[in-house]
Amino acid sequence: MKKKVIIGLSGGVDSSVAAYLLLKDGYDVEAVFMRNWDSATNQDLKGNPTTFDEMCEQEKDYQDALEVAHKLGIKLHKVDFIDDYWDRVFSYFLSEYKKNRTPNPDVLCNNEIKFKAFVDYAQKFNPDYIAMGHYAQVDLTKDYPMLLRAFDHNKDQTYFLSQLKEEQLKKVIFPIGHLDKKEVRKIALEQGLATATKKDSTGICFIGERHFNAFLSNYLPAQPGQMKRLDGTYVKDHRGLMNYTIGQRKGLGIGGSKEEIGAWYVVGKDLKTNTLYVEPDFNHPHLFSDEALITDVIWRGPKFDGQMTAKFRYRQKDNDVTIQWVDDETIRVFYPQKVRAITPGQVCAFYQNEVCLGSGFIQEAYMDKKLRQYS
Ligand SMILES: Nc1ncnc2c1ncn2[C@@H]1O[C@H](COP(=O)(O)OP(=O)(O)OP(=O)(O)O)[C@@H](O)[C@H]1O
Repeated sequence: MKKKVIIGLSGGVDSSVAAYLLLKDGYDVEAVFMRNWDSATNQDLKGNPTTFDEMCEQEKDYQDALEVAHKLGIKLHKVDFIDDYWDRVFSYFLSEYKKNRTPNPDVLCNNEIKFKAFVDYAQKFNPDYIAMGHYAQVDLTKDYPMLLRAFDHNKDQTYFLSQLKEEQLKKVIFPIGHLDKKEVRKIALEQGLATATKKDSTGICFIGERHFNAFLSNYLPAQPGQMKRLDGTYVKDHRGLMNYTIGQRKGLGIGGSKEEIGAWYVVGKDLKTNTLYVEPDFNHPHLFSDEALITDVIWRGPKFDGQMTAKFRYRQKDNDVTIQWVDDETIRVFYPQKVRAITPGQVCAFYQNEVCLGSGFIQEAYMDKKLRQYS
């Protein structure tokens, strides 16, 4: 009897090729397309329609997914997780922004939607496995499911999957995790899949990158304040602290000449006085820390203190770190070489060589044992 797999088909090239590879490997495959954001009822807090309906291309994606499913001869089911997404991902996203932290909704989307709501829904088809087109690998042959980096390190998505618990990974297949993106596109072209040349999706689905601040202002009222240098010199007004992230250069509207000389960077936020601190120095000492507190840690396999590597944000190179467990869900992480712009609210993912051991959320960063001021 063929093993049954339910795959998340997004209308992108990666999951299209993943579905094809599963069929090639002899699985009985059915696909599910999910809608997480209702662009038709995009509303702000007062119930007024927002102006971002055009940003969500979900309907087009669904048509692409249908075309791929048709070509591969597999069934495609459609399901809405709009309420779950709102309750479990978007409200967290807003509440983090309210606290002036910089959340990562993609991590939560994996935990709460793709590997929870989706998996629960898929149970009605009695699957042996769940598959996704993520760039990651899972080793199910060990005592516990191990999450491994993708073969294509440049596309690796383990950072976003790092909060998955062992039981969430137990029956998961990532069919393209051992391929690089070029090969994936090549297979898609060879198989004549409609998504073969489709652009990769970027940014957060419900926003898109361009109108981020304007999008946010639909949900959270802006609270303008003053932009100052650390010595207290007034620079100009800011649009609201939540629109800025530590280390950010773009969008300040000061300096920022093309040659990078004279560019200004966010070096701190003071919530009490609603002040944004900026300095014209990419490597300003105020941006650096050598220790951080990580909470709500999810860990796979045995817990241990010691050396490993960590990423404090997606696409960052691995940093050498030493960790010390404080309690079952809290870690202190040390990096005497110092790291720039560690941002509260972001995920810190831990690695030992190719294995992603787990991750948690950055609460605070310290320098020389002192809490980083205005972080
Ligand atoms: N709307 C959706 N419906 C079903 N599955 C989805 C959907 N969005 C994402 N997924 C699943 O999650 C995987 C990773 O999603 P991500 O948003 O990172 O897309 P991606 O890497 O651009 O992949 P793709 O090219 O397949 O869109 C997808 O490959 C797919 O398996």
